[in-house]
Amino acid sequence: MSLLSRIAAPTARHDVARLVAALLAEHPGVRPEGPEPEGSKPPGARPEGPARRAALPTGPTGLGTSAARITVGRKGVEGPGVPELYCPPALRDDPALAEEVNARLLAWAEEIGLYAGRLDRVRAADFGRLMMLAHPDTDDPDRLLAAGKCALAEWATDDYYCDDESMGSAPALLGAHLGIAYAAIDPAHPPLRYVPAVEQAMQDDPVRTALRSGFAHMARYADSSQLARLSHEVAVLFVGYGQEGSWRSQGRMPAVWEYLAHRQINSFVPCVAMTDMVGGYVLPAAEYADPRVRRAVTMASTAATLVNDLYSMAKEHRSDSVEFNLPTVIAAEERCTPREAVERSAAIHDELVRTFETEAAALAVTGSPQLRRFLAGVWAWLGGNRAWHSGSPRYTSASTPS
Ligand SMILES: CC(C)=CCC/C(C)=C(\C)COP(=O)(O)OP(=O)(O)O
Repeated sequence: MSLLSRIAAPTARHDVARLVAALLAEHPGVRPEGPEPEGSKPPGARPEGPARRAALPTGPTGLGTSAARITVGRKGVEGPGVPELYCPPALRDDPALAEEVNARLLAWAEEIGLYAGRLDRVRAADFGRLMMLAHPDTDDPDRLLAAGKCALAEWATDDYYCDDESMGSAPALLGAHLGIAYAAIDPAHPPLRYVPAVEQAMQDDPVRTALRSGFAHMARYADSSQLARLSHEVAVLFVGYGQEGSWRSQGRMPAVWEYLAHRQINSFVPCVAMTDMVGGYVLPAAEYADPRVRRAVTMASTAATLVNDLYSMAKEHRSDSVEFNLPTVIAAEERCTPREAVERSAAIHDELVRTFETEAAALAVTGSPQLRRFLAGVWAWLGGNRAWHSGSPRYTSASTPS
């Protein structure tokens, strides 16, 4: 079944989803607030013509409209081996936009030497398509590119340092690598005589270069509170990478609760956190930090990451190194068959998504317009993420990329 026909598949409506849609439809759109300096769009950036905008949930009338479309959960048809999941459909499919973002992302990776010798696999994985699907509230390829650079840099940190020995990862080096990589996003400020050494270290390693360059690009669209949020989320992600490295070096399988807590931090939170930056508005720091918002956002992000676990099982099975995913951890702890473990993992995913849906609906009632738009964006992110995983050759191809 094609991606488009899956998107168009009959949907299972949900009362809470309709409530959110109705609430959001009553509110006008949020005006862009994020800084966008003059000339920040590269030459050749695609114009935001009416025809392109029409399909997107942006602008004054867009918020209600998009929310009405995205607050529709469903048990969708999945790829081989992945059970039906409760997840919204992707809101749009714009292959031309995806292609443009992917091409620019590849040009950037080539320029900085990221994934040298493996760029065909990166091209095939189609992270440009992920950005197009997951951020339907902009059709600006440069904003999608900024988010794509950050995401690819974070993925590369995982591949180069954590779980791909063919790319040089080694558990003994992980902590040292992550510590230096952090300086790429939150610059080190040593006494003057050490500055050249730090600068050299940033340039010597493609992961560090990618992290620094991705953050610099996003800084064109984000204010300082949003950038601090992003740095924080990536620091937390690095804690998760370290946690996985510890299990790997000990040869230890975590408990299910421990793995789930891990998948909240070794997760797509840093991607989801860019939702307003890409959309062109600012979710106030106090609202992002509200524990109720954090709970909703992290539950959604964990669910999105479990989608990765489910779709990447085959790829991980083919890998030489020890791989961790929820079905494997459940099978070990609960002594069930792999199929049962997959079903139980899907049920956990669904519970997280339904809880997000319910709690986001409540938060939308009392929150700011920016929070409503952000929560709608998170919901859209879930749909785009699932659609991408179900079609990306990173997870479906027989000779799988790293
Ligand atoms: C883009 C981003 C924030 C990635 C960080 C976390 C990450 C690498 C994943 C959620 C993907 O998990 P995994 O390590 O299993 O990756 P692949 O399955 O190899 O794509």
